[in-house]
Amino acid sequence: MTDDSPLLALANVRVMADETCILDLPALTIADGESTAILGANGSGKSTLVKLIARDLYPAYGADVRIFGQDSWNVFELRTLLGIVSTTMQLDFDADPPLEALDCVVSGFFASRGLWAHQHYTQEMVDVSRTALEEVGATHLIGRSMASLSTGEARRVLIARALAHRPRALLLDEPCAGLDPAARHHFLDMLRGVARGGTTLILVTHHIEEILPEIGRIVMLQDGRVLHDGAKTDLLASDALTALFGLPITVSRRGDWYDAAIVH
Ligand SMILES: Nc1ncnc2c1ncn2[C@@H]1O[C@H](COP(=O)(O)OP(=O)(O)OP(=O)(O)O)[C@@H](O)[C@H]1O
Repeated sequence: MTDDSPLLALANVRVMADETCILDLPALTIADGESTAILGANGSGKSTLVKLIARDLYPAYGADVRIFGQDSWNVFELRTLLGIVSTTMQLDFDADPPLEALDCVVSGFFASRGLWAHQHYTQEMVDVSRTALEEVGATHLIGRSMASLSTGEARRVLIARALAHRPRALLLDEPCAGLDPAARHHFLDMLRGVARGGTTLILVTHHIEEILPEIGRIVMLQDGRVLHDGAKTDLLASDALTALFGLPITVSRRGDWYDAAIVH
């Protein structure tokens, strides 16, 4: 691995499901430090891309998938390079047996869902986990079970779990799903702090208004393919969004934030 390796480099990626190609990416590269939003309608292939990167599914033969220059890594190596947080993952932490919030973060050091008798955690792991919870404004949740937390609170804990390993980048799949407007506002503010702290963000979403000012690049997915890839200032515009979502969309800008509305 060299320091100038891209965060993500995909080549000849094809993901098949029931003999249909659901993701077809001949080439996609995201540089280190290049915070990017992956934007697409329902069914465009966003979650498939996240699963591919998380190694929850594999591409057809001949593909090359590299994270910071490495094409083969295990979960322990991966989490120091790229922290991944998705809604599907959050559901695992709500399930039985109950899991306390700080234990949830510490258990990330073992890549397990909770702490077990054979896992010997250190005071340093606990301290690092507390610091990560502090960074996302979630120390007050220590002592609570994950299942008792609201969607936004649980998501903060999972981001702390990913950040505890000081990953160079975070991949967030629909991080604001299920959050009310105030929770979303606070959550996006927290993410801005993470980005400003030097962590590159890859934000997977279908909401234009969640695209943080720190994100400069947009990759638009449609039917499993890249429709457009370019600068935010060029692509968060009526033409590109109308083509992406298949109905007339107008875009307005408030400072460094964007909003989209359907033209009735
Ligand atoms: N195991 C599977 N078998 C058949 N089709 C699948 C399978 N997994 C995904 N697909 C299809 O692949 C396409 C892309 O799905 P994906 O979940 O990646 O979309 P998405 O962009 O994340 O959508 P959403 O915004 O609704 O979460 C969809 O048409 C979906 O039905």
